[in-house]
Amino acid sequence: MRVKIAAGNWKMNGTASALAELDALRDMLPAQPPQVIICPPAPLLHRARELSGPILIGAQDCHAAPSGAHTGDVSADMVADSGATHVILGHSERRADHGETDADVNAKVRAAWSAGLAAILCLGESEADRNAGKTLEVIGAQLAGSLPDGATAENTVIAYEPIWAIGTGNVPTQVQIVEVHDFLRTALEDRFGPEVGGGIPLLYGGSVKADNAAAIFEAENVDGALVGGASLKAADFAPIVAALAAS
Ligand SMILES: O=C[C@H](O)COP(=O)(O)O
Repeated sequence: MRVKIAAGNWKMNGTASALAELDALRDMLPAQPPQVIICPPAPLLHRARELSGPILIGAQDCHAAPSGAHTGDVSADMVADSGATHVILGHSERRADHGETDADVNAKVRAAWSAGLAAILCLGESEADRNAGKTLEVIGAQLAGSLPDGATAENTVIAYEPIWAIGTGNVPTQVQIVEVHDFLRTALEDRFGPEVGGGIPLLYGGSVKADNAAAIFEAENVDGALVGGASLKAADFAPIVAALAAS
């Protein structure tokens, strides 16, 4: 049985005072919680880990190199040293803001694995891709290019995040979510074999809220969610965690 994961991506939001939300979330977890991962901005990683208890901590990016002259960047070893266990890689906002290619993301995933981190690898089509009927082609190419050989259920989580659904309130239909997640499952099984490919968790991301989470979690190949805006407040995120626990 695959692990269920509720991951929160705080993006570039929150200073130290925001950690009160992490504290509050810990007290709001259901009795049998899924795996919960909060990914705060890098300066908060250490302090987040100190008070997160059973909640795992993830970073939002890492550099592909282990160290060196890369002003402003953070290595995978530094992320692991903070106590984090996961790192989001290939998010569409980084692909857009920083020009990250599939090859760049692939190198970052390998760096994350070398540091003992699990990668939360993000894939997603633009609205233009979808309107042109290219969704599966784009997702397939991103998966092939961004995910190195050596993926396992322990070191990799895949998050499908259609760019047009992020922060917009425009959630895909259940049919659209199922189509992409089933496609990803088949691609993973074809490449890594049924055991490994069948065990890698697949998350949906894009405007997940308390009122739509339960329906999204009904899909067989949706193993959880990567949540942006609704992860910032414990009162908004806790019902999503509860819906996943009940799914
Ligand atoms: O990483 C999270 C996603 O970009 C989703 O963000 P959102 O829940 O604010 O739409």
